[in-house]
Amino acid sequence: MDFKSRWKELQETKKKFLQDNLDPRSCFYVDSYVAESWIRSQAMGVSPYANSIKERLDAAQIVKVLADNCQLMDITISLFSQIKLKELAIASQHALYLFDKNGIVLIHEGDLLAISNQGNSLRGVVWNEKTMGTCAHTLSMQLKRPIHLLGPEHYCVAFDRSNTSAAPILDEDGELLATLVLSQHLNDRYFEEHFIDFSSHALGIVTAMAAAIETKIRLKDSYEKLKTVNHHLKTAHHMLATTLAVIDEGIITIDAKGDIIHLNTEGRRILGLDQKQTININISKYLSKQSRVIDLIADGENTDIEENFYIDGKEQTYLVNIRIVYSDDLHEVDGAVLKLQSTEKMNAMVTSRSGATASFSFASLIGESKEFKKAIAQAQRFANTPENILINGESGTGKELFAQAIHNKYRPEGPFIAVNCAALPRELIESELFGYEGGSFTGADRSGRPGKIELAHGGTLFLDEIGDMPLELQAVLLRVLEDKQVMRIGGRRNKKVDFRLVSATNKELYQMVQDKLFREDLYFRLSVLTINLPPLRQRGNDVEILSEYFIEKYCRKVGWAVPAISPAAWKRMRGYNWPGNVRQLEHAVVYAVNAAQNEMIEPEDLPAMIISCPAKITVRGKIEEVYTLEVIEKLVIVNALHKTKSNISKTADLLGIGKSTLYRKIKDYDINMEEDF
Ligand SMILES: Nc1ncnc2c1ncn2[C@@H]1O[C@H](COP(=O)(O)OP(=O)(O)OP(=O)(O)O)[C@@H](O)[C@H]1O
Repeated sequence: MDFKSRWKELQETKKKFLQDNLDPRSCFYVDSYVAESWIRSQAMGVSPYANSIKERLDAAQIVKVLADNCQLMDITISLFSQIKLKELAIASQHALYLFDKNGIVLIHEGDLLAISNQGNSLRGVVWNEKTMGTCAHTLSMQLKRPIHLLGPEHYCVAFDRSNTSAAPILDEDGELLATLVLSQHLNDRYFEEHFIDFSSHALGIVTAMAAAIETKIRLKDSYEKLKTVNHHLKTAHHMLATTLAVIDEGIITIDAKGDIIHLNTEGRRILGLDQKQTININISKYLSKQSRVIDLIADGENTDIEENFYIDGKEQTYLVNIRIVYSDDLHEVDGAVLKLQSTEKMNAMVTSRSGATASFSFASLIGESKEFKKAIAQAQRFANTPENILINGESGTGKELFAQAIHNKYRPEGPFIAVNCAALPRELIESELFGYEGGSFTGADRSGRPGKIELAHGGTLFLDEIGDMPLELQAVLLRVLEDKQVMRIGGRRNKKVDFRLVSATNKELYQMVQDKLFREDLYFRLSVLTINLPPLRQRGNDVEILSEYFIEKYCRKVGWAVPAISPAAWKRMRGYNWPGNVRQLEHAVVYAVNAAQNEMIEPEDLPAMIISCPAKITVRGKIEEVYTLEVIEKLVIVNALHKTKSNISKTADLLGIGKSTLYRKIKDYDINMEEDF
């Protein structure tokens, strides 16, 4: 059947459908999807004789729809202009439409004479099956495929002389975005004289255009996604670089051969590279020939080791955390990330965290007596030199305080490391002082441990009760002092150390030398500068000055009013010989403040030891007949031990001496705990 005959058949059928209720589905010429759309249009009450569309979005809705579809419209317009489609369409009496997914007119070029909108632009008009019945684009929207409608196939008779081709524009997931329409309205002259079927061309053009628009939208979407990914990547990279820059540990990334790939700011500083210098260096340049770093990386195991780095001729030790980077299939080592932490910095941090800091300065040492002032002046002079200092003095005279004051005058920035040689069992002094290498003895940390000598690097090492250092260790200490190097137990490498040694003793060290209990060479090394701290009983009025100072300090701490000391109590205190010196005095006044509980400290508020000395001492242990000072001291200790049922802490508190001093005295006086009590 020719084109014109088909047109006539269709027109006839639609007339019968509209006027005689003929079921169009039974008609051979009408496609079923067109017939069903006619029936729907009729059921929705669409007038088949309408020639304008009343439904239109308001201004705000139009703005929104245009904004939602701006990318689609931009692409469509630019494609139209590229192939001059607009001009072609108008020249061949076609109109071009772009509808959004709901049938809202977004773009129209050329007039479709069949309908008017009272001279207004059609943009924003709602043109769907509900408003205008069956149209090519309404079917194309429903079926998501290109559709061509020949004149009478449109529901409204106004389109009976229109040929319309529509193609959907779908997104990646096949969802409808828009419909593109090319429509030709044939006027009478054309219709009668030049009735040619352009439909297949128009449908081809509109389908190709829709496909081109789809491709462009997808490309643009992919580009936007790529841009976002790129932006995220850039942001992540920037954030990572900033994070690495603020880390105050060196982070160095190397490949499997050891070539440096990346360094953070601290890493550059450690290796002496300026911030802009390009890195084309192998890490081995900074390591010794014996270094195990590259081998360990090749082994592919994460490890932590201590390693010496040689930078500009200087040796620096770092704790290196090696973290292996594997290839994607995990079969090969691609490289490693090294984290470098300065051992000096770590040691300083550990000591400051462990509370081993020197808080006393010369200004905070209390005392006005001539003897005490002489000791202070001497210590201040000595402090200014790097020489070893030996402090002699009875227990509790302030030897450690002097050591702290010396440290704070000479090397306040460095660590202050104190070791009490009497408080540690013999076997432990060695590892405590010299440290040990990983795995050097059972129970040792895997990564080893620095000794107190190493930790004192850059500061002061205070060896209290040096007289109690075992002879064999005295030899090792002497070597460290001579060579200024230390080797850990089980280690193979010497480490340079620079510290000032302050040692202290309450023993007659020189006598010990003569008794072959202390090495003479070490003694001479330690005692280049010796300070003798006077015992409290030789410090005259300092008993009063210190008492007032300690009472005030204690009352301030607990928030009590400061009590006075009665003349009778003063008399007792001055008469007492203070074997535990300043420490004992401090404990005694704290006891008295608590016992007095009012404004005046009376003799009975003082610890029994002070008021009953020496006449009231109860003798319980084995004692000699002659009352020498030592005997009295032994008596006091035995008595106190008895009182506390041999509780060492309580006894030490009661006597106002340190636990280590108490142990020493028990040993010195040969007090047999089991026999005596
Ligand atoms: N001149 C002083 N000024 C202020 N307080 C002091 C003074 N001398 C000693 N003390 C106090 O006495 C206590 C003991 O001092 P320190 O530990 O320095 O004595 P020591 O001689 O090292 O004792 P030991 O030999 O028993 O270790 C300190 O805690 C401090 O409170």
